[in-house]
Amino acid sequence: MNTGETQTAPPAPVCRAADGAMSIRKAGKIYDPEGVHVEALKDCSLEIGAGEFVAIVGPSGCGKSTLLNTIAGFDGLTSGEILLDGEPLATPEKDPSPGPDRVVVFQHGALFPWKTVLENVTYGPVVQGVMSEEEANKRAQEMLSRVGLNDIETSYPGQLSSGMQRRVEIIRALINNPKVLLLDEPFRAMDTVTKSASHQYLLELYDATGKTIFFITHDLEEAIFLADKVLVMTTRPGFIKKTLQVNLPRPRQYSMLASEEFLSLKAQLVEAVHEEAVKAFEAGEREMA
Ligand SMILES: Nc1ncnc2c1ncn2[C@@H]1O[C@H](COP(=O)(O)OP(=O)(O)OP(=O)(O)O)[C@@H](O)[C@H]1O
Repeated sequence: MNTGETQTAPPAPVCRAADGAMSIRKAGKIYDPEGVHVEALKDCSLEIGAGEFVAIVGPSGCGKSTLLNTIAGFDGLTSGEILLDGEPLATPEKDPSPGPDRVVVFQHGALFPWKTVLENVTYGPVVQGVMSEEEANKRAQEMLSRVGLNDIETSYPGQLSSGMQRRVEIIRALINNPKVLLLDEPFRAMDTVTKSASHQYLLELYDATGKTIFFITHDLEEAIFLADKVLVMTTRPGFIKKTLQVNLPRPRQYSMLASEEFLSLKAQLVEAVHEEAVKAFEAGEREMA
């Protein structure tokens, strides 16, 4: 029956990738450059479901990037293991090896400055022989237009704002169809407006691809707004101290920032991170004394 009222379309279901599940079991990492023993991770365990968006927070120096680097294959573990879809990805016996199934976007841009946006995005799949240049161009154009970047294909990175550059990098990562997207504080240095636009584009891409996302941040509101699960790491040596499940529906809306659920999660997160920050500060004071 047509009541004459405006009907709101139900939110689009979020597809989740069928792969990209990770098990991190008692992961340990000791850096020992020239005999300086730094225990960055100790017995760090967590489970990430296929297609889950996980944010990780914790005091500076607690081991967040170390964990990301071991997942990415940039560095090895000294104990424990990391499995990707049940297959060993990192163990103390295994040489670290990056792969196209895990792609990383950092805070500081890593686009080739001498290549256009289109050339940057298509470089990976073309060089790896995964797509022809024509296929890669078509796919890149579709993906760029999804994040409002359809008219900058021939621009160079230096001509783009930081927000646009980060969007291009995320598209460049996703065109490789990875199992896991690893993001190390990608929006850290951005102003509030650019940051909120970047959240919107990332969420749109997540809702469209359902890729597993591992997202490091210091911004607690950002963590809750984006993720399905927020993990709090202890001060070094880092392990997971607390897991907060975020049950806000998707697609996420900015109005949710004022919801009871959001505010309650934020209060819990602030308390957990504050405790660890105080410990990190005190440990620093002891080291200085
Ligand atoms: N290559 C390295 N050699 C020696 N120590 C290292 C190395 N990389 C990191 N560390 C140390 O390991 C600890 C964890 O560093 P990591 O960068 O993982 O922390 P983080 O939580 O990502 O910090 P931040 O939030 O400040 O980026 C720190 O004490 C750091 O100084």
